[in-house]
Amino acid sequence: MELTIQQLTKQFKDKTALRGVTTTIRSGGLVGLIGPNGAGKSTLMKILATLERPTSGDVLLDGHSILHHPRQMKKVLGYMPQQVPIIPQLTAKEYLRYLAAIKGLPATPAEEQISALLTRVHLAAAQNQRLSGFSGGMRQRVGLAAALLGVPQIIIVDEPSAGLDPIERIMMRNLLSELARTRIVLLSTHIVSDVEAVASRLLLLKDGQLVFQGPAQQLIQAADGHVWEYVLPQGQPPQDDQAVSEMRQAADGVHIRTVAAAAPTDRAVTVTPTLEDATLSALEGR
Ligand SMILES: Nc1ncnc2c1ncn2[C@@H]1O[C@H](COP(=O)(O)OP(=O)(O)OP(=O)(O)O)[C@@H](O)[C@H]1O
Repeated sequence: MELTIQQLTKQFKDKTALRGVTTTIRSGGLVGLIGPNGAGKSTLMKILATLERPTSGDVLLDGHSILHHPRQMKKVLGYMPQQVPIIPQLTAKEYLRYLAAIKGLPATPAEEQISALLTRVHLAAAQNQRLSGFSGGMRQRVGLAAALLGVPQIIIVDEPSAGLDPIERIMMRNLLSELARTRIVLLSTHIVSDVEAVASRLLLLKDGQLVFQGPAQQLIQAADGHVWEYVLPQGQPPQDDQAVSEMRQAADGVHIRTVAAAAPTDRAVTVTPTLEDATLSALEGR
């Protein structure tokens, strides 16, 4: 399966949310959509999920426009929005049954799937509790189970780890990366460590534009030689124009890690970039 995104642009009144986004996403390997708040991640995902129409451009699913044939996309899609819409008076199990019925899944396999999914997202023990009593992280997990109902071939999840504790983050990561072996899985996040270990490819959005697409390693290599560390003596403020990725207080002063094309001071030494440094470097254009 292949999603071809062609020159997508989205204009909201006075705000341009996407500017000529062009890429291809294939099954086999999780794709991480990263970028700061407001970069356009949710807008891109909503267009792919056929919930929003682009101002211009197109998206082809195996060669056919999803703008002209949205039902073809809906048939194979599992989408988890940033705000999971819940029905508070239903239990987790009733909610998934209701969604399975809307999706047109036959009752018997649906029941089996619902049980298996509730177990996978660690909600088996809470399956008969009303959603009104669910915590934020539990709502996220029920939203993830809902997106996976019907074993969709294309899975689009918008910030699925928001509000999840470390154990549940790992569960979510492992589950999606396992599914991505044979499906299209697109996961958005503004926390790069969420996708670092599992994404085979990253798409980096900045102000609606794709500024990088490729494996994390390639982004890291591009930042090589641009990440510096130095110690700022106590009481001395850092320069304003620096892209600081880390500040750590120590006995000898403040340890500053910064992204810059040239040494910010003659005391600075280059260090090996992390994915976070590399993302900052690409976003800051350094
Ligand atoms: N319905 C809308 N009307 C007007 N502006 C919108 C609308 N939806 C999104 N925007 C604007 O488009 C830009 C991109 O928003 P979007 O939600 O796609 O970003 P994002 O990368 O998902 O951000 P976040 O990480 O904060 O969720 C933002 O400036 C946002 O304010």
